[in-house]
Amino acid sequence: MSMIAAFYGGKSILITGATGFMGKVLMEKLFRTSPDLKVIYILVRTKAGQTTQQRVFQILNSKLFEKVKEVCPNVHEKIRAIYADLNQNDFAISKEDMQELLSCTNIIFHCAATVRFDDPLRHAVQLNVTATQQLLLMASQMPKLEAFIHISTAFSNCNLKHIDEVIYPCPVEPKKIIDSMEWLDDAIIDEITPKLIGDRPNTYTYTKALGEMVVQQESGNLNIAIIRPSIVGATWQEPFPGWVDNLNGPSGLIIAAGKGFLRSIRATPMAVADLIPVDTVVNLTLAVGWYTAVHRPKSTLIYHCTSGNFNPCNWGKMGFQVLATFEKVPFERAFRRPNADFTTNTITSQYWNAVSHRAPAIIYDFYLRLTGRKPRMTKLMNRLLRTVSMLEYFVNRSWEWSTYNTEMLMSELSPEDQRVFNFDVRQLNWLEYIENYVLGVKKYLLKEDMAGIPEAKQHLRRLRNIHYLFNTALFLIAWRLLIARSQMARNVWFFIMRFDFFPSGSLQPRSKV
Ligand SMILES: CCCCCCCCCCCCCCCCCCCC(=O)SCCNC(=O)CCNC(=O)[C@H](O)C(C)(C)COP(=O)(O)OP(=O)(O)OC[C@H]1O[C@@H](n2cnc3c(N)ncnc32)[C@H](O)[C@@H]1OP(=O)(O)O
Ligand SMILES: NC(=O)C1=CN([C@@H]2O[C@H](COP(=O)(O)OP(=O)(O)OC[C@H]3O[C@@H](n4cnc5c(N)ncnc54)[C@H](OP(=O)(O)O)[C@@H]3O)[C@@H](O)[C@H]2O)C=CC1
Repeated sequence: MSMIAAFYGGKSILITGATGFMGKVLMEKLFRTSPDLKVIYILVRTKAGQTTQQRVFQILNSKLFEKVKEVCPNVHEKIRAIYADLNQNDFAISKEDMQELLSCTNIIFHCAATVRFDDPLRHAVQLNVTATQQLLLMASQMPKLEAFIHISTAFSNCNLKHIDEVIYPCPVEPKKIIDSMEWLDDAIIDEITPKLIGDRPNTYTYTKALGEMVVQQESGNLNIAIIRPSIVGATWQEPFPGWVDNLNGPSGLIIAAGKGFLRSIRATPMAVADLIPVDTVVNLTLAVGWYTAVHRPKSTLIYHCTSGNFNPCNWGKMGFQVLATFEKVPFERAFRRPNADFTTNTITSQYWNAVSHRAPAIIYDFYLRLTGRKPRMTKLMNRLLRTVSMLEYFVNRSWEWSTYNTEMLMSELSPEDQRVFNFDVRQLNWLEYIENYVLGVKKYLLKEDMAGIPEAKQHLRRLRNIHYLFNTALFLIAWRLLIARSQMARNVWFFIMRFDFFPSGSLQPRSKV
């Protein structure tokens, strides 16, 4: 019997960010391995015209939860969606709901965050710092609370090269930042943002670092642990391989590459691609929840959930395998044939952006205009290249994360728990994982049918022929122009022609074409 699964039996668990990528996988695993848990409270806001109940209904009826329904048929009764907006005071939770949460909660998993790189500082602080502070205040009023697990990111200190499992202070205290957000106007905040974030690349990593400081400062008597995952990717094994439901991290780029929009990127092939499957993160999170509640470590432990030092993969290998998978299972209706050129040179990268990205978009828009349709490719390409430029920071550097606490925890688990809550990425086969990831993107994100593969392959063959035709025509035009202007080119041309088409000595080059 798994000790961790047994631990969650009968417990009331509060999850923030349960509608997000990681939150859904966390809920799924909890219900599947501990179907006798008492209740999972989730803080959910309304979104896109859907009520909280409708959102929960949609999640529970998704493919991700198919196995759960077999082991826990009354899952609908065990999930309690509480309306909450983490941007509001007291999260806009009703008095009755708040009372229930305060008196019943045993474990908190705080996953909610804004993960956008370009969020204005005010918004990122509100969600990643202030909301964490408020949740800790709530937690301090929960008499039955056994553990508070905060999800951060391995990149919260990405300004450092070697990162230990400790909290590094930011120059300006989080409390001062929170206070200043209340009285500074947006224009001033925008102006001081680059100075505040310093050598971090975006407001996301900066506010996640501030969030960790808040956790440390406000921990009081709480049993707290922090998890720092690196780049979270599709599921490795559970509940099935390749599940993914958003564009963050590599997923969006895999689509852009598979559809032939993105064919080259400024990336360092040998840099470590520190990807970590979402089910691995969830397994570690649940193990940490158990360990923190049962063993009550004296200080706040930080766990790095990374792959680089256990089983490194690099971007070059990843790009190669992604491309190889497109050969077997191409995406439908590609704009161009997929390609994955990695260059570390900024000028080369700009050249390819012009030639391989912007020019085809302009030509396609011209074609759309000619055929009476609205041009859209240039706009789409500009957005894509903006996205890529924001991700470039992470694909041109390698980091070293120490993993003492994660390894210590692994050794504390029984063989059964090591199996059920496996977070040992040394067992991960990257080639297989990446192939399943690409397949998952095709099935669960693009919702493409496997039956369409022959047609997709046929489409790629057509694109290849168009590509050859286009290049030949371009070459001939360029050559014709050159011959008209240069005697040397003419001599070379006739020299070749003489060898290729005429018996030796039968034709003399003409002096004019
Ligand atoms: C030659 C290519 C070979 C490719 C094969 C190999 C793959 C290599 C992959 C390399 C990936 C590197 C990833 C590094 C990530 C580091 C993560 C750090 C870890 C964390 O803790 S952060 C959590 C992850 N967070 C993110 O990833 C958020 C990133 N996204 C954003 O911040 C915003 O979406 C962004 C990029 C600022 C864009 O914002 P905006 O322009 O306002 O618009 P939208 O968000 O509405 O999206 C616009 C448009 O772009 C599409 N989109 C969104 N995100 C991505 C993405 N990650 N990749 C590609 N495309 C994306 C979105 O669908 C929209 O498309 P439309 O068609 O609707 O216009
Ligand atoms: N994805 C990754 O690559 C990595 C993620 N992480 C961390 O993991 C955690 C989970 O990330 P992930 O699941 O990928 O992120 P998602 O963006 O998928 O999910 C974010 C969650 O936060 C919720 N949320 C955001 N704003 C509010 C709000 N105002 N009120 C209530 N809920 C809100 C979202 O709700 P809604 O559905 O309503 O928008 C959603 O449930 C985050 O802390 C992130 O920093 C760390 C490393 C890498």
